[in-house]
Amino acid sequence: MATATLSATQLLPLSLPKPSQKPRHANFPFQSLNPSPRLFSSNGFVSNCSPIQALLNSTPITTEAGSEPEPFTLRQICQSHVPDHVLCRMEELGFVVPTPVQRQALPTLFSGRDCILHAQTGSGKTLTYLLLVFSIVNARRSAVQALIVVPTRELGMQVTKVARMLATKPKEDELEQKSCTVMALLDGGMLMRHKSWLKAEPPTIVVATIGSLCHMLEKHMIKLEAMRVLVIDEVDFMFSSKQVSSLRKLLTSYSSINTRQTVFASASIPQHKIFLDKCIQQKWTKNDAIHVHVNPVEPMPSCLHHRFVICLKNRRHETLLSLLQSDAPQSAIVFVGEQSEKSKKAGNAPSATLLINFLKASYEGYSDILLLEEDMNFNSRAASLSEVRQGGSYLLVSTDIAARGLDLPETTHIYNYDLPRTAIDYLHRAGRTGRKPFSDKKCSVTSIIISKERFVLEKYENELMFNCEELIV
Ligand SMILES: Nc1ncnc2c1ncn2[C@@H]1O[C@H](COP(=O)(O)OP(=O)(O)OP(=O)(O)O)[C@@H](O)[C@H]1O
Repeated sequence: MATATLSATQLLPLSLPKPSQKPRHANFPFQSLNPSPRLFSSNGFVSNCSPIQALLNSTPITTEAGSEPEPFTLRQICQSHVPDHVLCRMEELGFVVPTPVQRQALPTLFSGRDCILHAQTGSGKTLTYLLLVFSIVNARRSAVQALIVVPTRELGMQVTKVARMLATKPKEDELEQKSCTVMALLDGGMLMRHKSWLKAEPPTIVVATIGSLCHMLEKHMIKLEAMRVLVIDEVDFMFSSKQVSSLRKLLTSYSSINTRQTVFASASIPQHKIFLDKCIQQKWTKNDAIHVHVNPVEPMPSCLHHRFVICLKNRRHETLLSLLQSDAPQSAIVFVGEQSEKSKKAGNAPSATLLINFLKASYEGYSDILLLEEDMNFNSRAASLSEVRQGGSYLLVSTDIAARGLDLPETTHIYNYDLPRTAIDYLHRAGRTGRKPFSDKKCSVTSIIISKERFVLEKYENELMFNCEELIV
């Protein structure tokens, strides 16, 4: 069976360098295994969209004699694939220079290969797969042609927003040709309204949680026969969730690899070689599926400063308060563990609620301290997030519901009020900061632990290859 991976993970020694020992060839796998994309044409760089693009286009590209120039803007990588109005919107939104995952994966994706996109949190995987989607769908065709499956309603709303922003056409262009429509088919959404929409005119792109999607499939309200691209975001999380059987059904029964291109994305894909083999064996992907692994020796962004504080179990509230007072972060997320069933049954208040009450009473750094947790209804969840997105300054207290995929780029500080359960959970929580791809501004991740938990944190340090500094508060 021919499997391929754009990574050198399996060649690495067991004791991998920690980020402080800067890897000598962080991008080596890409350079060696993925030949430079050759998407240039003699008139290929002409754009009339944005001043920044015009400036970049006018910059002469110096290359060694005889060699082809490396594309250095997203437009150059995408222009023979993605419609011009999408590229213009992309540039208006500030996406001009490709991030490493975009530079590395887009040529492979445009070549039609199924792909496992494996790159750090905040590295720009969403734009990567959306550009593929826009390169494939045809707005004139009235059928669902792209499906993006996400684990939570919150992430779904975020992806839908970016897709809609990219799809928007100037009014005068819309008269000539309509834009792609994007439907958010998410848990807690108004499925009745969606049913009428699907009946009247199917959207081009659907962003869905697996529960809502399967409901629509079972009721024969949505048809996937015309689907040409399927993206499963946060794939490792999806495969470890309760909905795995529905996901398998989607990959094999509701659609076929022969008619679609399949993309799996995540910042963490444990045992990725086995996963890739399984994808091929199970016919979730075609035989030549590829694993694009960006910067495998550094699983977390290098701009993160990891710290920990040891305190007594009954002093966590006060310890967090002292940290907030000394850091005075503009925008921060405090992660708390989910309440156990036992504690719920005993009628205890969730620790997130107790913490919020404490902070509201004793910390004056924020006008709004917001809560996000599973047990809140969807409207309150949406209200918390929209407040966070609007305000320049926020303190969000959340369970792991905010740990996957959520993009709040202004967040500079993460606090683990409770230690995450696994190294992967640590990686995703930490990845809610350091989300500005071209900024190396330091952001911090601070874990509040009791002395017994130090060895757990050490285990995460080894697994994820980072160093944690002890703080004395
Ligand atoms: N080419 C680009 N130039 C500038 N900013 C970008 C570019 N691509 C993406 N971004 C920004 O980077 C941030 C992170 O992108 P995105 O949400 O896609 O990360 P991700 O890789 O999906 O992370 P996660 O694994 O945490 O979900 C977003 O705020 C996005 O707008």
